[in-house]
Amino acid sequence: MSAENTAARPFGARLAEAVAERGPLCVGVDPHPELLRSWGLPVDASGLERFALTATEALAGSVAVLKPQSAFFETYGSAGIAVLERVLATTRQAGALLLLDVKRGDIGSTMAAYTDAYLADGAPLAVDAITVSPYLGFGSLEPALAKARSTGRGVFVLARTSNPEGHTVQRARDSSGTTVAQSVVDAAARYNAGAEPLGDVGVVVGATVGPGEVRLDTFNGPVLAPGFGAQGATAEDVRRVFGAGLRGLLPASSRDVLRHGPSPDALLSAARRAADSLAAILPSS
Ligand SMILES: O=c1ccn([C@@H]2O[C@H](COP(=O)(O)O)[C@@H](O)[C@H]2O)c(=O)[nH]1
Repeated sequence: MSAENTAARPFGARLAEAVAERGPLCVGVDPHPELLRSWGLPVDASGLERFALTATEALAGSVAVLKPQSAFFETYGSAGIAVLERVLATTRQAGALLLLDVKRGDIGSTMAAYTDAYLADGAPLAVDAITVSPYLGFGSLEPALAKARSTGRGVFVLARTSNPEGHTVQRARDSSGTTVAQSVVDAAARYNAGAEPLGDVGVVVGATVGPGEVRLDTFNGPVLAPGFGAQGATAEDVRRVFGAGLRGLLPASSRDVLRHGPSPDALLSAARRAADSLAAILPSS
């Protein structure tokens, strides 16, 4: 499952396998300063390292996907990026897939450089998948989509985000009445056409959004659903928004698991409770 050695197997296939083995819960590693303080750690690079490695060591052997939030590592400059590299190495060894939440998006030529940073074999920050923003135009993501496909990696395109500020842009409609969010999902679906069991191009749709806002019934890629836990969405909400049988659904929770640290056992128990609440309500997961 290592992000260093993925060339032969498509991301969608590796993800489907990981979820079948470990369940759909994706846990985020978000070293918020408040969480560092609540764990009794200093808010500096040494505290970041203790926090991030404790969480990773506790969780990466159990969850299908671990999602470090790049922003909280970048805060500490090169020392923070060095910690992120250790998180990536530790996660690979423990067998979870790595989704780096980094929300990149730029003109095509710069997007190609981001692609080399995160989706190229041998790059220091190579991961299994990244989050990307389509708001410079879906076509500007082409370098990332092409590299992901050729190296067995994935991308998750922001479609309908979990935050309330996303409504105005993402629910805007074009002349045919299609929302921006739906047009992102439809563009991603075209890249996944014919892929089995899942394509490599995922979308991000928050677990906090209204049911039916985005049609996913014919979408055959992974769907990252942040907002489960600290942002208020429950397992019941996940079912209400996505239904019980959506293939490739990855409900994601960060703070609601991490607040149980620093005990590794308590972190693992919190992740298991979250996973059990989903399993009770999404029987096919
Ligand atoms: O629509 C989105 C896209 C990404 N996120 C990210 O997910 C986590 C959520 O953390 P919680 O502590 O579970 O609220 C965070 O890294 C966000 O940047 C999102 O929330 N919504």
